[in-house]
Amino acid sequence: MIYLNNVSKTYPNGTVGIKPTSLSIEKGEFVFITGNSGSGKSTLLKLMLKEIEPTHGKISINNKEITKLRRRQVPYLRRDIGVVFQDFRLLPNKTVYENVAFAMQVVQATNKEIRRAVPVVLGLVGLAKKARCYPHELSGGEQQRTAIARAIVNNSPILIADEPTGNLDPATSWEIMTLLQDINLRGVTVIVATHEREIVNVMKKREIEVNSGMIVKDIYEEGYEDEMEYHQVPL
Ligand SMILES: Nc1ncnc2c1ncn2[C@@H]1O[C@H](COP(=O)(O)OP(=O)(O)OP(=O)(O)O)[C@@H](O)[C@H]1O
Repeated sequence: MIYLNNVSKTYPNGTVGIKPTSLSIEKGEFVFITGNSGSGKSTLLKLMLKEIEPTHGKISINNKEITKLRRRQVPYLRRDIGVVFQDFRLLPNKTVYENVAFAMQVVQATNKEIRRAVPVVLGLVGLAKKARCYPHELSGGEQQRTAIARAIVNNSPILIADEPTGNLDPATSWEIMTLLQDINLRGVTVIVATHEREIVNVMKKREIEVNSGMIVKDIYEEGYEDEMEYHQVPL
């Protein structure tokens, strides 16, 4: 479902974000991306979202080679991938309902489709009673639930979360991770970049650890450790 083939990224100022890396993530997986600050986690996610272009290599998402997509085709990629950020990024002047509805308006859903889908997804994230609230009237966890609702309302097959619990207390972080796990159980491929070592250890999902722009560890649920040679393509 997500394939990186010998992908590297050097930023214009010469900083190496990712060294040549190959990686595959299959449909329905739940994957943690871990690593120290500056190791390259966000670079990896931004490459998958086509926010930045690789210096070398090919990336395909859902059978489309995104490195070949033109800028004006990027909105189609956005339909395949919902995104959640550490700082929620909700629209402050819109209610919970309107924030989620807006994501559907952007992809030209009809009013009927919006009226049907938004309450369902708000129920799924446990926010049915907060639909009329504005973001400033919500707790951090509720704001992140709203952001997750917005990310999944268009039925994207992939959900990418960059430090989704970075601004939340430990109990709320667990609630959010549990929600992401529920969404994964509904068939969505979920990729989460995180620093939360305890959560990663307890949830026992596939973990891809990045260090200095290289994948240094790739451990699957069953404890199977992939061959490092496969991922570290020599320069
Ligand atoms: N726009 C940019 N221009 C130049 N260098 C960058 C840019 N963005 C990131 N980098 C560098 O690329 C490397 C990887 O950064 P990246 O943001 O991917 O790390 P990270 O693992 O997500 O870190 P954090 O956990 O702190 O968010 C770092 O050395 C960083 O300084």
